[in-house]
Amino acid sequence: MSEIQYSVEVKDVEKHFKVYMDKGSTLKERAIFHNRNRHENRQILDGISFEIPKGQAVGLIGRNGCGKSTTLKLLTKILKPNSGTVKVEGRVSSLIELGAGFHPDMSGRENIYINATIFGLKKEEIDERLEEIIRFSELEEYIDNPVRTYSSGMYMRLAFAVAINVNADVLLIDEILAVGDVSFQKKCFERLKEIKEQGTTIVIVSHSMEQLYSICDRLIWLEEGKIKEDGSPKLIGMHYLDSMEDERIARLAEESKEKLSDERGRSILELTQNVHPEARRDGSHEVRFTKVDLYDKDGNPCQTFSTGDKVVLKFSYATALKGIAVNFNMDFVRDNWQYCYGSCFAKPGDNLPVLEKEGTVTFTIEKLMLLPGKYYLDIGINGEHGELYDNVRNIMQITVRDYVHNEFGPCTFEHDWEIV
Ligand SMILES: Nc1ncnc2c1ncn2[C@@H]1O[C@H](COP(=O)(O)OP(=O)(O)OP(=O)(O)O)[C@@H](O)[C@H]1O
Repeated sequence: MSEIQYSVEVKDVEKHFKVYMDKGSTLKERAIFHNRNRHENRQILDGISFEIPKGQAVGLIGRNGCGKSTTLKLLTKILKPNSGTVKVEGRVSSLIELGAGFHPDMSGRENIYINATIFGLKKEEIDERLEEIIRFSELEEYIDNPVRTYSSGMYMRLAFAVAINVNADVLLIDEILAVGDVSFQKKCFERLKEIKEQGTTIVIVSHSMEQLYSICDRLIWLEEGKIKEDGSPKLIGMHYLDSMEDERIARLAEESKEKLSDERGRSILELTQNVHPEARRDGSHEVRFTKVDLYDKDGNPCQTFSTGDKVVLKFSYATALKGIAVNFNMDFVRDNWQYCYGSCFAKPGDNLPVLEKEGTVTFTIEKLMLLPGKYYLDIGINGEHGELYDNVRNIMQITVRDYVHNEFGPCTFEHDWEIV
């Protein structure tokens, strides 16, 4: 069996930065704090290790400030680790800081030579590739103007055109595809795929999951200085997006605590943990909800699902009117207020359930047919003559995960396309 060849080997890497405290901005503060030299040592990477086999495309993901760019800079050797080792095999080309290595007073053409030399090309090699680099950048008209006259998009075109034309063994890219117009972005992306086909190892930082899914063989998720997960793009991407979504929902729940501070509001907050700030409650409350929750197929509380998932809605009720007959209902409304689905326990003509003093109702959706998007959940309890006992609109939001799909609108149907 042949041994795996690694292009990148990162072992037990730690990186911290000294962050200095502000001396103040007013004259008084500066006078008072002139001796202030306090700093904290901020640990950004806390002993990370990973290896990248030759030819693999790896995406680094994680929240802002988690150390993705720092990791790339360690791979380019712009930064050194405080401890641990970083090994990168072969010629490295990078697009990390826009226009880094460009000299503002020199022309685009001269900068191509300077930049490509930094990436290790000889003059003759650059001569050979010059036309291709200029053509790719689409800057023919401007190539002899000083780059200080370039827009940021033009800078990026030039930088990208050089970086991908130096026959690198390892290409490091930081969020660079976010710059430039859409058609150029598309072109860069197609070129990246070609480079990958040719066997170049790629490490890319991007917040665009779509880009990462289409180019990467693997994602590494950085969190709090550690590798939280490392594996197949779809799986790691889903876990990462779910965790971001959980945080968003928790932030909304915090907002709800402030926004729903009147008595009705507080009565909603008691029902469930992640109440949405838009929640509203009406009704006489002769029969009332006491608890509401959503669960996934394994019985775990959950608000993020995929189309086709099992969803379980459970709520508890209480009433002083033992023996009363009621109907329960639930609705999903999309976040653009499009009504999507509603269901009630009994249809007209059915006998309504007669309640105990308290109890629990479970509504099970075997296959959620909503397409990706955000949906509000409404729940209600009505009497047999239409009395409104309890009604909570927008009590919580559910997210149906986004994935690459070919269906649009709020819901899916079982379907087939056939061409004869
Ligand atoms: N030279 C430096 N000196 C001090 N702190 C730094 C330095 N470079 C980065 N940092 C800090 O290190 C942390 C990680 O930065 P880094 O740019 O690696 O994050 P990132 O994951 O790429 O974030 P983003 O998604 O916002 O681009 C940030 O808190 C940043 O402020």
